Amino acid sequence: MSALLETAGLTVEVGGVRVCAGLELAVAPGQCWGILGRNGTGKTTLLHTLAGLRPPAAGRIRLDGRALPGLERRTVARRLGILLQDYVDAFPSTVLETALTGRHPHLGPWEWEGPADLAAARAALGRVGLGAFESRPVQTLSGGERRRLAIATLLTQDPALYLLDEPTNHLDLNHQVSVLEELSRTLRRGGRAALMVLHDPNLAARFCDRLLLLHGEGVTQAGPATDLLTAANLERLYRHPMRAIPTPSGTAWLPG
Ligand SMILES: Nc1ncnc2c1ncn2[C@@H]1O[C@H](COP(=O)(O)OP(=O)(O)OP(=O)(O)O)[C@@H](O)[C@H]1O
Repeated sequence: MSALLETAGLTVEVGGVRVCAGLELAVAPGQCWGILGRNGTGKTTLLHTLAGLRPPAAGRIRLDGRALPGLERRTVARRLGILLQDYVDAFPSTVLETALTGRHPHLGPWEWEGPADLAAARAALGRVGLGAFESRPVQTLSGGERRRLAIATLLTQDPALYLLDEPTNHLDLNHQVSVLEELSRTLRRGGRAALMVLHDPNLAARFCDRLLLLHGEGVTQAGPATDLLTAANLERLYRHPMRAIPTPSGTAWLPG
């Protein structure tokens, strides 16, 4: 199956930090990629580059086989959605109005949201446990509720490619798992893929079938999660000893 997103010879740099060098990545429908690395190795910068929000230092990015820089942003937004690390709400709006903004790439220039858009937004809010919150002003939400609203907005957008910057930020354990399960269910509906920045190798082991490890200074490893999730790789990645604990559902990783 052809890739949704491909990079060829991709080099990304920011403020003197080399994030990756000559990266060759092919993200196929159905795949869930985890991006792991220490603070400051450039995970957010890489995600923004893959979304076309900043230019790479070198190399090419193709979305649906077409060069990303040449595509109209509306076309990109119909196929690619990004969950940013943090949100600042400049204008007062309700939870439902915020979720509905996910439909904007799918509407014509003078078109208003219709019943199908409303239904999509309400369904997405229900999927993240915010079904009863639709009239609430966003400014009154807790950090975890705001995070789930951002994820509901992305589910409402319903892109083919999900770029997720620390989707579990602000979420309690229950919601970390339930939100990642919702995203996995979405990927299983077909034609969709995700790349998500995570700080927990256990969540990566549970939800990602592919990993991209950013070791710093442009050094990366990419491949099947089962191959890359080893104590040696994680210790190199985090510069910290790791303990592998066998459990009935697989290996659990603890800092040593
Ligand atoms: N505009 C900028 N100017 C200079 N340096 C920058 C700029 N933006 C980011 N950086 C630096 O580039 C590096 C990569 O930043 P980035 O936010 O991509 O890292 P990250 O891996 O996502 O980090 P974290 O895990 O802490 O979220 C950091 O050292 C950061 O301080």
